[in-house]
Amino acid sequence: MISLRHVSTTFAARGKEPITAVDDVSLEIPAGSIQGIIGFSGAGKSTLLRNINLLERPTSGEVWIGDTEITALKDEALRRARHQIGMIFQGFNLVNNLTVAQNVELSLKFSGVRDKAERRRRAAEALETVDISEKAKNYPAQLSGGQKQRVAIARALATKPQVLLCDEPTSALDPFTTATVLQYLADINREFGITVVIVTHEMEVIKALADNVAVMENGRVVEQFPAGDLHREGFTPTTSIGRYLVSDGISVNKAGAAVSEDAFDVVAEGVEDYEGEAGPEQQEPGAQRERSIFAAVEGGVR
Ligand SMILES: Nc1ncnc2c1ncn2[C@@H]1O[C@H](COP(=O)(O)OP(=O)(O)OP(=O)(O)O)[C@@H](O)[C@H]1O
Repeated sequence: MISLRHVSTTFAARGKEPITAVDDVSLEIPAGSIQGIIGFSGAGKSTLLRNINLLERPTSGEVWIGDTEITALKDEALRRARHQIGMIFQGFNLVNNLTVAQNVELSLKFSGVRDKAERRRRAAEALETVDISEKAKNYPAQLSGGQKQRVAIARALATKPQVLLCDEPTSALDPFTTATVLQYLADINREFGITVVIVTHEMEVIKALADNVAVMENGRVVEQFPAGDLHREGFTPTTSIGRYLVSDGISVNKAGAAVSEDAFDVVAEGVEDYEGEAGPEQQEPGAQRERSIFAAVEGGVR
């Protein structure tokens, strides 16, 4: 069980009001389940996900994994606990000058596996899980996006985590490759009992994979429902954002007649709220990426 208790995360912004990216979120994620987190850009999804492994330490509130309060741990205890949490990203975050096998071995090295032969064996096993062993000696630049994401999954799995955090894992992939990657995530969840938390803006991804859904808006979880409801005829989310996300999504009226008011209002609100705010990439691209790679290979935060 992952338990988020009154988690808030505020970012200081120079010369501007601080941004509350996550606002008093409480969420219970059953062990072994797949939790989807969905919402518009800027809703706070990534920040909430990064709160779970303290890649972004919450300003307040508690994060529990099983019986351990992660937010109360420090130093070595925190590093050990964080090795139980794997993470994959939209941009894969592989280390470009290492081979596929070395990328996976590196995360094992950071997690404390001292014996080189054991690192090799476990890396090979993890690559086998996602059927990418034949690329072990290749470099990331020689792989397709789907293959890179499979390597990233292998890297996350190699340390045998209890939890796998997925930040928009398929947003950079075409629909066919997306289906393949989602199938691997479903298999991993079933075979190893790993709890999967997946952030996305695509309801299709949630529909295909998740057990439960949390909808975020303005840093808050505004509604939750079992993902199975999405397959029920006549199911209607309670919030306008939820309804928009389960609707057919974007509709562009090329004839110039009225666009769906509801959809327009929700989008307009979103634009108004987030316009002008620099996203993390815009603020410190190098540092942000470096921290993500570090989190992926090391499972730790400096
Ligand atoms: N490191 C940071 N410093 C300052 N502000 C940040 C930082 N990270 C996120 N934010 C701000 O917090 C808010 C939530 O961002 P977050 O990335 O969590 O949203 P999101 O729902 O994941 O969006 P997206 O789908 O675009 O990734 C945004 O307003 C964003 O600009």
